[in-house]
Amino acid sequence: MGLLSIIRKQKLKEKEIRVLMLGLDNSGKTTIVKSLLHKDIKAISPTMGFNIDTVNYGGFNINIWDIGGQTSLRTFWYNYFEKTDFLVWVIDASSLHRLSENFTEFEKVLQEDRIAGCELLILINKIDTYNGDQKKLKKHVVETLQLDKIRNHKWQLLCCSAYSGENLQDALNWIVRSYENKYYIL
Ligand SMILES: Nc1nc2c(ncn2[C@@H]2O[C@H](COP(=O)(O)OP(=O)(O)OP(=O)(O)O)[C@@H](O)[C@H]2O)c(=O)[nH]1
Ligand SMILES: [Mg+2]
Repeated sequence: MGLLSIIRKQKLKEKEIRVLMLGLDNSGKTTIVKSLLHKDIKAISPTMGFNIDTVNYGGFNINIWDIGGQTSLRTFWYNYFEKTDFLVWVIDASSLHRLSENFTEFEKVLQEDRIAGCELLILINKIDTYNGDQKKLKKHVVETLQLDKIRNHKWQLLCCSAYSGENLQDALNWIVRSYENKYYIL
């Protein structure tokens, strides 16, 4: 068995997936994680540092690193890239005027060498507040974040709501399926 096959086999055996959750302040990162854990989501304050939570899904421990998104905290994001399997980028569907700010920060993060091997999940959260056409919204996000130009990462874009739980399971499912596909040995 070659070295690559051994690493792949080991990764699947460990059943640990590391997810880094980033995005602008107030986008709903912490609320999404707490909602996945069926915890109280009524009184969540802005994250001043970071939280680590583990969600069990599909036989995997998904370790989610949720980092505060306020402007003054964004330089700290760069301390958390090591060993990341997935980057989840959260956008607020009720603050679409901040999409260009999203692009500026997202583009900077994508330039990081340490996330070279990681896959991207972009979540348009708070979709419960959005009354427009979701297809058009997704197209707008793809264009503004220039997702079609991404060549070196596999990516997925989903609308979700931490409040209603809409698409949160699909997000976990995509993560686990992508992880298995990546490390599956024929
Ligand atoms: N309507 C609606 N509001 C949401 C949803 N998710 C989060 N919120 C609200 O958005 C606000 C910000 O949520 P947080 O989870 O603190 O956001 P965050 O991205 O962790 O913010 P930082 O920690 O500052 O980076 C809170 O008032 C939440 O109740 C959602 O799906 N729908
Ligand atoms: Mg937070």
